[in-house]
Amino acid sequence: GREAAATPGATRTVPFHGARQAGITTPAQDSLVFAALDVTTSRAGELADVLQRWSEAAATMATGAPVGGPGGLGGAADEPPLDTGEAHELPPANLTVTLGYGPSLFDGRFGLAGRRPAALEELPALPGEQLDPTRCGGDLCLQACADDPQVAFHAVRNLVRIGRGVVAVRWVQLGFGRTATTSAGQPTPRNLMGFKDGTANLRAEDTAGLDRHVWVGGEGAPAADQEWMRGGTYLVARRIRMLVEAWDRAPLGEQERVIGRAKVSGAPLTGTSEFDPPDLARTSATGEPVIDVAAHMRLAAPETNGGARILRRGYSYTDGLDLTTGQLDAGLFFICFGNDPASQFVAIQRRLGARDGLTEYLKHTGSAIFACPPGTAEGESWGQGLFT
Ligand SMILES: C=CC1=C(C)c2cc3[nH]c(cc4nc(cc5[nH]c(cc1n2)c(C)c5CCC(=O)O)C(CCC(=O)O)=C4C)c(C)c3C=C
Ligand SMILES: [Fe+2]
Repeated sequence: GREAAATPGATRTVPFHGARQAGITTPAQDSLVFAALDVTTSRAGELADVLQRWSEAAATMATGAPVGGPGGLGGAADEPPLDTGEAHELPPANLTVTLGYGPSLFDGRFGLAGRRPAALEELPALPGEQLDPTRCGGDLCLQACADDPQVAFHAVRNLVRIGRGVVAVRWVQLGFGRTATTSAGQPTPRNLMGFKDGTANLRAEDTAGLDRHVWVGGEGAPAADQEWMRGGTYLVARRIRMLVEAWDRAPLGEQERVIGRAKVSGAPLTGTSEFDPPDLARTSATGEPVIDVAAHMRLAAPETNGGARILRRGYSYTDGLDLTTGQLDAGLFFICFGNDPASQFVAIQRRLGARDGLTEYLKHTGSAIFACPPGTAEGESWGQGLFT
């Protein structure tokens, strides 16, 4: 929440410029507006130009200033103002905007076919998914996070406006409430199943772990096959609906067995407090594993996945009522970052989809993958590496 040590007040700012893009290892904020976009022009130069203008606008908005600077709110009476205005007098709220490129951007329309990193492939079909094509894919993504939902919305709205005629929104997902912790100072939030989420996540302070598992070309990671992606990472997004009515009828013991942790404390079932290391090998007096063979945390753990780890940075969502069933459409908009999606997200999700006890309470309804380039220096464009 807002009282988190790493984000003590909504007046805080997160620098836009730097070696890494903000919004990945920077402390997870409270609200998300995630937009997937398609490029509607066939001219690469127009796209590069939008990326330049987006970079300037995102850097400006991250300081809490309106698009176009202080004058952006007003101007000539016969012209629309440069900034749409709804974030005026709101604090910057730790706004971050993170850009990603989808695999379809490299299909040849913009002369980029030779620049696609091998890891940026459409995700394969996975168990437990019932994907809605209107919530999948995209040539580009903009992930806006802030501690005020109006600040996050304002950022996406203004960037979409700048891109008019060159890009068009394909789908949007709003998220309320972070479901991950990305730095040591942050308290662990709860997801809509009522469990602490993010306990065993990678954290900003674990720079060796991030190099190995998150940053492309990091120390201990596979080498970058495309120079422009060095220092970047891959984002996988999954809209995961929770069948909350079924979950809410499951007894507490069943819920804890399915996750592998205690609901109130977040402790592993082999421990007593949240950060106790789980003992996956421990058996009870009757010889049964204490952490169930189908427990989510066992099947997602690095020990079960050849050491694979991911940085989770998802949000709870609700899109109101599903009119076809009369049930709540709510769940987790899962976002994770990693430098090798095939051996990380895809491998873990294959295992989860096939055996995880949580799967019967979930339905994956949206999916996308994006390559997030490294950060930009002052005066540089997001598109600098890819387009030059
Ligand atoms: C493919 C990756 C994962 C998906 C999809 C996923 C969905 C999902 N997870 C929860 C709730 C929890 N997950 C927890 C831990 C956890 N989950 C993943 C991966 C995916 N989860 C990993 C890698 C881990 C860490 C495993 C470990 O190293 O121990 C937990 C436990 C607390 C924690 O460590 O965060 C919860 C709770 C839901 C509800 C969900 C889909 C809606
Ligand atoms: Fe999980």
